[in-house]
Amino acid sequence: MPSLSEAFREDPLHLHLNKLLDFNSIQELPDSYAWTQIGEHHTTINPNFPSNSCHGDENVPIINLNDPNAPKLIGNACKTWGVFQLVNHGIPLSLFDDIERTGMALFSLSTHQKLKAARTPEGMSGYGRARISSFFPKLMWSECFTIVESPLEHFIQLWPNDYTKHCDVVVEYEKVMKKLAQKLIWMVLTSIGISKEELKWAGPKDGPKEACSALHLNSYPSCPDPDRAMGLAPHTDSTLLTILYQNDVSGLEVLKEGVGWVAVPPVPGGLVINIGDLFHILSNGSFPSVLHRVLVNRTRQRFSVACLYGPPSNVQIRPHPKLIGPNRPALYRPVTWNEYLATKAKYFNKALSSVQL
Ligand SMILES: O=C(O)CCC(=O)C(=O)O
Ligand SMILES: [Fe+2]
Repeated sequence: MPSLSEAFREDPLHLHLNKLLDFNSIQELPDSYAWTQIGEHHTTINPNFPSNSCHGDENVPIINLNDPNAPKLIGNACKTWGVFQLVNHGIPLSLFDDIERTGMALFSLSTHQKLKAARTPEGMSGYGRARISSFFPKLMWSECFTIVESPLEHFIQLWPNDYTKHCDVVVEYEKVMKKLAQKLIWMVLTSIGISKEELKWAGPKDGPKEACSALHLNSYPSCPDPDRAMGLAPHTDSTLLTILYQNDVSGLEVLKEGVGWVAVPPVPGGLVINIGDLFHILSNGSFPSVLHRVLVNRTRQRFSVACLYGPPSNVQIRPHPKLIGPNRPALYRPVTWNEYLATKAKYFNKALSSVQL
């Protein structure tokens, strides 16, 4: 089976990691990180401008997994928002403390040390900027460490004497998140009448074993000029779904059609669940992948972990036959996760329309 980490082989990306900033030593926003000019005003919803958040009363739904109505509420949230926050999911909070401790330990290493685990241009794993960086003229105020399969090779470089405990945390975190992702996917599919027998690769037998996932550990250092900076530029995830843990610092926003950018404030113990492009394809557009971005602030470092969950990398994802009919033709051609990642690396936010029929 082709491995997920091979998706970028054809499309190497040079992110000039040697120019990575030591964010903590910067007193003034360098021009290469300034997304707007001083005093510039933004009255329209341009996703590339930081300062146009919406402060209306529309909120991303918060859903209690123990609520007997949870499957229905989740189905509705996915249809109307493409995102929701999940509480009472049963995952011990100590696991979030553990992964946050590992992430913070990683990002507080010196730049020199972190670069020992730098992502290669063809690779997916390791330390660097977000891969989407190359599609924007300005740099983002964040650092990202991506883990695909095992973190061992990189963690040995970062912590030669102390890597085991950090590896154990990551392995446990990934295992628990995959299980939750599986459960949520079934809840969403059941809400539109698709049963486990109808989607073999995601079924109880194959799913948990073969499904692929990756982790993004993200750090958004405090920023001397947050109104002109961007933590993470607007994008959709190339996943079935993404489970996001965020520390208690705000910054995440999602774009809601007809409303604008809506903040997703941290909820204690809560997880943010995003619909990704592959679920968008599988649902023939019924569950839209959600555009999201991260803003930064002047005083507090924000930390997040995104678990990017997808199907086995060589399974073709296509609009489900139950969601196709005479009045609703298939909107997308079949793609594997590997293929889609390569497409995204080329076309970025136009990737979904590039696989449209
Ligand atoms: O940090 C966040 O809240 C979002 C991270 C994210 O969108 C990603 O890693 O794809
Ligand atoms: Fe994302």
